[in-house]
Amino acid sequence: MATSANTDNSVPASERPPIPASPHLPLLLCTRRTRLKKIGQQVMVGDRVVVEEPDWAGGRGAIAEVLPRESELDRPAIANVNQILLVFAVADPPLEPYQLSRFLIKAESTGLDVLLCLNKSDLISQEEQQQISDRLLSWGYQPLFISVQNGINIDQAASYLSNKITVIAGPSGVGKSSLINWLIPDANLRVGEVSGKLARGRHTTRHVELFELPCGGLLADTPGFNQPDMDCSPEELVHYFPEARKRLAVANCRFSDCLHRDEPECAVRGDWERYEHYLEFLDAAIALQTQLHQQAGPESTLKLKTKGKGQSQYEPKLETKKYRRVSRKTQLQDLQQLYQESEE
Ligand SMILES: Nc1nc2c(ncn2[C@@H]2O[C@H](COP(=O)(O)OP(=O)(O)OP(=O)(O)O)[C@@H](O)[C@H]2O)c(=O)[nH]1
Ligand SMILES: [Zn+2]
Repeated sequence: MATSANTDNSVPASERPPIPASPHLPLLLCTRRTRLKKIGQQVMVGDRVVVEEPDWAGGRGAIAEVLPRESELDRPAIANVNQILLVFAVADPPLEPYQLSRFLIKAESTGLDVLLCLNKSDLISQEEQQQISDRLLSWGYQPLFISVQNGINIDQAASYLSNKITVIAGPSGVGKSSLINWLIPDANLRVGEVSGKLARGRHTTRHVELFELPCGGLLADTPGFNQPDMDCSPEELVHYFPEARKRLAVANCRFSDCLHRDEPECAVRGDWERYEHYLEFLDAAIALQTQLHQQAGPESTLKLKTKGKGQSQYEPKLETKKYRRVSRKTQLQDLQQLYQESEE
């Protein structure tokens, strides 16, 4: 995690331990200054923070300030992410268009840049790659064909990630772990980890982990992202399809609240491959909305949360009991556990 450290001027320069050369600063186990707690300032994985009086030798520090976030992902809870890297395989497991579409829409709904790597390209011919490429171009994506096993285009994939914070996602078995191991041969370069216990809070994300890339940048492996659910509102869905965005950039629907199904003079409806996917996801989004309206009231377990860029998303309401402020004793136990883990 990027950490900026203030120099402790109360100690003479000669007695201060040297600040290790960047980028591989050692980990510091940090507490949050009381002032931050009072104003309810949370610290997320990926946050850039000011650490006061770092004790490099003892590996301790206190976070005095959280710098403004460029972005904030909910699931996984990571700040300052720049992009989502979707990894799929062209074969074994086979590339399922509907599943890919689902992941793409979930990724688009974050408002971040979306990269698409298609792994196991060693298993199909150049002609087959071209067919897939043409098809995905019509969806608005330019995939990078890679083979972790044969080292094809991995350097190019790595170059996309340098000096950025990237979240990697994709279905099981496509080669995400293989890719991460290739990109980060030294597993000790792991830079940020939050255990399940400490990561409790607003969501069910069990584990958030940031790896430091040798080329600069951080990579988050995110089991939490790997079963995307359609939790956007019906009105927003269309904006997560590049093909539809393209159409809406040059024409308007007759009705401003058009859901692009059977309304007259709709600019979106038409002969594009994923329009069928759009209709299916729209049904799911409408069903969810209806369910929420029926449950509306104090018993509802979901609420619509507005995020940046005019987007919104359903999320579980905080269960007051479960998420009640933890006691000092529990906090101390959690800290001790984190400390043990960071030493392991
Ligand atoms: N043919 C081929 N096989 C690959 C390639 N990359 C990975 N594999 C194989 O694909 C299988 C799954 O790879 P993993 O890296 O475990 O996939 P994953 O996406 O991390 O899977 P989960 O941990 O289930 O999410 C392994 O048997 C790898 O050896 C590749 O480029 N070509
Ligand atoms: Zn329309």
